[in-house]
Amino acid sequence: MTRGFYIGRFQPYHNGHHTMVERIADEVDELVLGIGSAGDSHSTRNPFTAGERIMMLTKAVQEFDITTYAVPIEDLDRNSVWVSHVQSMSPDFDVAYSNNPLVIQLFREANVEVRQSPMFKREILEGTAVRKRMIEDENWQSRVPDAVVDVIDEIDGIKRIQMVADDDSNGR
Ligand SMILES: Nc1ncnc2c1ncn2[C@@H]1O[C@H](COP(=O)(O)OP(=O)(O)OP(=O)(O)O)[C@@H](O)[C@H]1O
Ligand SMILES: NC(=O)c1ccc[n+]([C@@H]2O[C@H](COP(=O)(O)O)[C@@H](O)[C@H]2O)c1
Repeated sequence: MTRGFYIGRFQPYHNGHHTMVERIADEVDELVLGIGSAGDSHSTRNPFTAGERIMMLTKAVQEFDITTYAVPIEDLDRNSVWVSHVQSMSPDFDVAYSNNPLVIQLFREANVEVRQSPMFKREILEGTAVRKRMIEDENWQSRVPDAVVDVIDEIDGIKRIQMVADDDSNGR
């Protein structure tokens, strides 16, 4: 039995993440989805709460034949103990998946196996670009799984991101 761990901010969970989970599902029996920066919400860079992101992921990955666990992980001021913090919040895992250089370095220093993947259509499948489209009322729906469109509709997410983007103090 192999269990993987894949962390992201998932603001929102998009088709690049979804393709990555589909590929990971071929390699492991179970997957922990770490919701990074879990305490952040209501800003342009992090508009959605951990709970809202749990809904997006949980509904979207239902189409894959794999057991998943969504685990919120709050940020820490201390990178040196971040891997221990992750491990204290997550079911045990054998391998971490990430394309984020800092995350890769921290896991490797802690002797956790890390696997990287190619970026899928990165020119369109990037959280920042999807959020920009939401703010500017351009088509974003085709860049995320249908289940994510439904969740963003349910939580009135477009109104949220447009309101926080309007206020410069939330512009991080
Ligand atoms: N198109 C993609 N293909 C493969 N992996 C991706 C893709 N987009 C993001 N990832 C990876 O998924 C993980 C989580 O990414 P994250 O939630 O930060 O998304 P992002 O698209 O990079 O968002 P943002 O632009 O908001 O930083 C990271 O390891 C990131 O490199
Ligand atoms: N010190 C820390 O709290 C620390 C260190 C490395 C990564 N992280 C988090 O892990 C997540 C990594 O996800 P991304 O690859 O989407 O950036 C982010 O939420 C990031 O804030 C936190």
